[in-house]
Amino acid sequence: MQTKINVNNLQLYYGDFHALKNVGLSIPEHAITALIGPSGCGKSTFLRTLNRMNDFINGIRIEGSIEISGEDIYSPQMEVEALRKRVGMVFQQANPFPISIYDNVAYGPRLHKIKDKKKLDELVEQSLIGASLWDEVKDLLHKSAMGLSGGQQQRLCIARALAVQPEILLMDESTSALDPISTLKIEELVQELKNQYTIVMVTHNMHQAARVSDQTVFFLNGEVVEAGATEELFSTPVDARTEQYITGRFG
Ligand SMILES: Nc1ncnc2c1ncn2[C@@H]1O[C@H](COP(=O)(O)OP(=O)(O)OP(=O)(O)O)[C@@H](O)[C@H]1O
Repeated sequence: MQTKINVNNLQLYYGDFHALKNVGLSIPEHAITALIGPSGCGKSTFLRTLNRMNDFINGIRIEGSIEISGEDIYSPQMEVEALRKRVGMVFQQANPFPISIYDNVAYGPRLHKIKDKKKLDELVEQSLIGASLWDEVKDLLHKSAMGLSGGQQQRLCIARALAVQPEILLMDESTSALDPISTLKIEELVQELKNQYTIVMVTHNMHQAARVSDQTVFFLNGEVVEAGATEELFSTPVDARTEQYITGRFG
């Protein structure tokens, strides 16, 4: 598998607090990488470094490098807006805008100056198909997104992310607020999406990581303890702390 994201000696400080320590990782293209670890170990912080969402936080300091397709995303030349278009994000709570389903999906493309109605229609349809939501909403496109169920709203957020045609999709516990059936739907969807996108997901649920991902990264106290093929990490972990965590002995 080709490497999409290369992280080298990454350090992140919130003021004096050293939240990510010497993180080195290689994230493969067209695969699902799951980030696991106990609460507070730095999973979300790390995820947010990949599209520079942490830039908004006061007192933050980042050292080391992150390359996406060989480009250093923290270099002064990097255009952060363009980066966020390439690296989409879906959050824990579905957060549709209180506007129509169509306008939610068209929001990103319009922001990027796509105005042509035919092009927008196409993007909306393709994104909703991509997010496995089209069949359920094709007759409701101009109804409010707030009328959808929680699982549908989360798939709408995925469609919204896909509409700007990203290369990478970051998912921060995107199923943790959903019922088991909606969760399964999103897990199946993510398996399909990896053919086109590189996916990095934070999950609290080890079973989900084992079911869905190709590569798993185990974080503890801001460090990567172990990273490797999911099957191997769960069947023959190398580090005793990984074994303790995946067998439920802490965290
Ligand atoms: N904006 C912030 N300012 C200061 N400290 C922060 C900030 N955000 C996170 N932290 C701290 O950094 C550490 C890592 O937090 P982070 O949210 O990345 O962990 P996590 O593994 O994603 O946890 P969880 O699974 O509970 O979401 C924690 O100690 C947290 O308190």
